[in-house]
Amino acid sequence: CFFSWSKDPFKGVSIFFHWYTPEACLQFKEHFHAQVRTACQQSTGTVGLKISKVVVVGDLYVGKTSLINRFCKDNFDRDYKATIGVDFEIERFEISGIPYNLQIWDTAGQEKFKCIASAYYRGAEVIITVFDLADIQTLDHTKQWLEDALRENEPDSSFIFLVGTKKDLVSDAVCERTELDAIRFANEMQAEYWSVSAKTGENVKEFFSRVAALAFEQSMIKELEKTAGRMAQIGTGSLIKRNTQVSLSCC
Ligand SMILES: Nc1nc2c(ncn2[C@@H]2O[C@H](COP(=O)(O)OP(=O)(O)OP(=O)(O)O)[C@@H](O)[C@H]2O)c(=O)[nH]1
Ligand SMILES: [Mg+2]
Repeated sequence: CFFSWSKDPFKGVSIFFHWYTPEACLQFKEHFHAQVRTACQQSTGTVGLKISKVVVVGDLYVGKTSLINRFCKDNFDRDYKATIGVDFEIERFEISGIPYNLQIWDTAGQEKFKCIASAYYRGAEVIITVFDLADIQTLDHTKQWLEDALRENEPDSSFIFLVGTKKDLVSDAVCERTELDAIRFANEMQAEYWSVSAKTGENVKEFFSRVAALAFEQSMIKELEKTAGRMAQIGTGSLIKRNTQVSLSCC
């Protein structure tokens, strides 16, 4: 296990993973929704496996596969091997005793594979649009990638992230300048923005922890909405215990 969510011993609630920048952030809250925390505590061991689909899109060579490999396998390959069509990885988590998987779909950026890859966009709870911080043209193309992915999904059904990769290749000054443009794009795309490096690993775990937290919470809320009876019971605030940790660990 490589990370866990810390708890606030005074309030007895878990701390939500933080955003990268407040200028392009999907949610500012510090904690899981109270109903989700309570549901986690009550249903430990009784809830089935939850899976969220994550789709990663963007131009060829921007570093989609490298980003996923850094997170899922903790490795980095300097040599470029183009993704053919699609590939996927499953990353397992356990959140307060509830098994939770991210199914991460890595798509090809090459034009000739686009129609194969786009067949896998459907049902994405999370869409990650990737560009290369050292190649500003790739940022211009992110809106088109997002549009293509959204076309295959229900409106407002996916969290959207905009990720600038290869942070190690640019100076801090260039990174800051590019981030200004990227944040503007992110706001227009209703996306949360992150800068990362698959080579050094900078911000990669933090980014995927954030993705997992938001996707897990959304999937729990959807389930709670479906089961109105259970919802009524969960709605009673007295069921929230003090000092109970909601932890996320990756196995
Ligand atoms: N320096 C540096 N190089 C990177 C980083 N991420 C990826 N690369 C390199 O960029 C090249 C392309 O990376 P990939 O991850 O294969 O790119 P991709 O977006 O999956 O490309 P397609 O599969 O063709 O769509 C490879 O040579 C990687 O080693 C990074 O964070 N820093
Ligand atoms: Mg690839």
